[in-house]
Amino acid sequence: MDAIALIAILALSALAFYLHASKRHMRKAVSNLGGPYNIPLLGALQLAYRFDPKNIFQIPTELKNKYGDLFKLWALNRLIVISGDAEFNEQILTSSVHITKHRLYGVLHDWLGVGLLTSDGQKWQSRRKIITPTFHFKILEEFLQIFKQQSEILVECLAAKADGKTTFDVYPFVCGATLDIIAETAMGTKVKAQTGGTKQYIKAVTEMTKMLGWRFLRVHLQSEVVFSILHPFKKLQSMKNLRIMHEFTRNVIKERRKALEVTLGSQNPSAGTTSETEQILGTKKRMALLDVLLQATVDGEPLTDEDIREEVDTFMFEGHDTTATALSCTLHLLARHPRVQNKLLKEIQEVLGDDLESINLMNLNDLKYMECVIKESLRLYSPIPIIAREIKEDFKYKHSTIGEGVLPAGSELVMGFYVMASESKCFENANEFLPERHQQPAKMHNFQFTPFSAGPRNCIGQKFAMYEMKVVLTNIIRTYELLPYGEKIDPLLGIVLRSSTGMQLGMKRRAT
Ligand code: HEM
Repeated sequence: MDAIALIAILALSALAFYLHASKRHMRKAVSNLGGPYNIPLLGALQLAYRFDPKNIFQIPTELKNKYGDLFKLWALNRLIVISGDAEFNEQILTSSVHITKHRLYGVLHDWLGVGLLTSDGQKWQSRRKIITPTFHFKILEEFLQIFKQQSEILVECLAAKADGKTTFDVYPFVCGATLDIIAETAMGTKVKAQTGGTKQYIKAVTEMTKMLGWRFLRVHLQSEVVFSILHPFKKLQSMKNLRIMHEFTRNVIKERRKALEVTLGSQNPSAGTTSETEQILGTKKRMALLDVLLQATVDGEPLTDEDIREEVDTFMFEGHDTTATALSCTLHLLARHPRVQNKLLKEIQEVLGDDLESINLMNLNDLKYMECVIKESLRLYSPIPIIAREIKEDFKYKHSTIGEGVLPAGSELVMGFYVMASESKCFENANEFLPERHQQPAKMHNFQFTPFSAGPRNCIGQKFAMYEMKVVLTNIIRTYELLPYGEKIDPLLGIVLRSSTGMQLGMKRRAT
């Protein structure tokens, strides 16, 4: 027995020594970076396990104050570099080599497959090339009609709460609108999230994003196997939701394929669309993202249904959840800042008058103060608070204070957008909601504030989101006065930013 124990100890020690030694070159490469104390072999595991969805906004700030904008920590034999450094981020984000998403994004694979958000290499490049034209400004112009119609429905839905007394969470209302918008614009399909249709799908999406947000920061639950063993009930629930969501998206694709075949098969497509088909297509001539995917080829081969399904799921998720959070936070902040709200209303009246029909891309571009309001809301409540990459090849950087350095292949990089956007050295009174700060030419590094990320893997839907938010805000602000009711936002990290208190406010119809 003693001999077996001794052999086991020796074997474990040898393994530990091997693992430690195998990372020697990495330790040497990042010796120029500070960071918390790493217990031999364990690293700063105690810290990794302190992170939870709530304190994810405080701990990185504490660490940054202690160790600087760029620091390292080890979790077992994993090297994690955390960056809140604009100069460093610029070099990594603009690189076309270091674009591999971190394994954290793996929790999304069962749902989104390996689509634009999660893929890398050749696959990502060819998908990005196919999809980019579907966000061209000419197409966005056509989407304006849908932004208007859906925001009018949202305004009607909010009427029940707008009695000047009720405190409510605006997020579920806005979320219904953004889901309707992405489904109708990008997929050419009406899901009627705001008016009670497709309830099952919406419930499944809501439960799924909540559950994935919970798993995201629990390192051990990122493995499907461990998650299934430790939380079998949640795994079953998640499988049920996946079935509902995938069935829904497969049906969307099937219907759209059918409709497209009819359109393409008819002699005069613009005149020959049947009213049923037209209903599914949304309008006759719009080339929705889904149409493009259905007709795309890679190396002469059409995309498979599964290829298309992963993009449809990616856009249905990424295209509604982020914007819903951004819009709800903006409304919540406006409710608490009547001065800003009044100034915004004045701008809307001056630029657009009373007629919603007059909205076009040009006059939306003229809503300059609104743009500052949205930016300031994104700064305080960044919908995507962190992003992360895996470093596959040595990454050499030059830094004005740190000097030259290397992030060795095999290391992991986390970029904290949330922490950077609240940096008091760059933003005076950083905790205050001051849209005017975005009117001055920025006195800071361009990469200090990147809510949509930047470089080749930036947000493909950035312009879409800005126009969508402008139309929805215009419609709400000119109909309702927002009132400072309820609790303040208490940020939590889902995959997208959430609040434990919801996004509360009150509303009162404006006198006409
Ligand atoms: C306020 C709203 C939005 C914010 C703040 C936002 C933010 C971001 C950020 C930070 C990324 C980079 C993620 C990473 O590197 O891991 C990203 C990527 C992405 N976003 Fe957005 N997003 C918004 C709206 C949208 C919309 C409306 C769509 C679709 C219509 C969209 C589609 C995507 C996609 C597909 C990617 C992956 C792009 C790629 O890797 O090539 N986003 N977004």
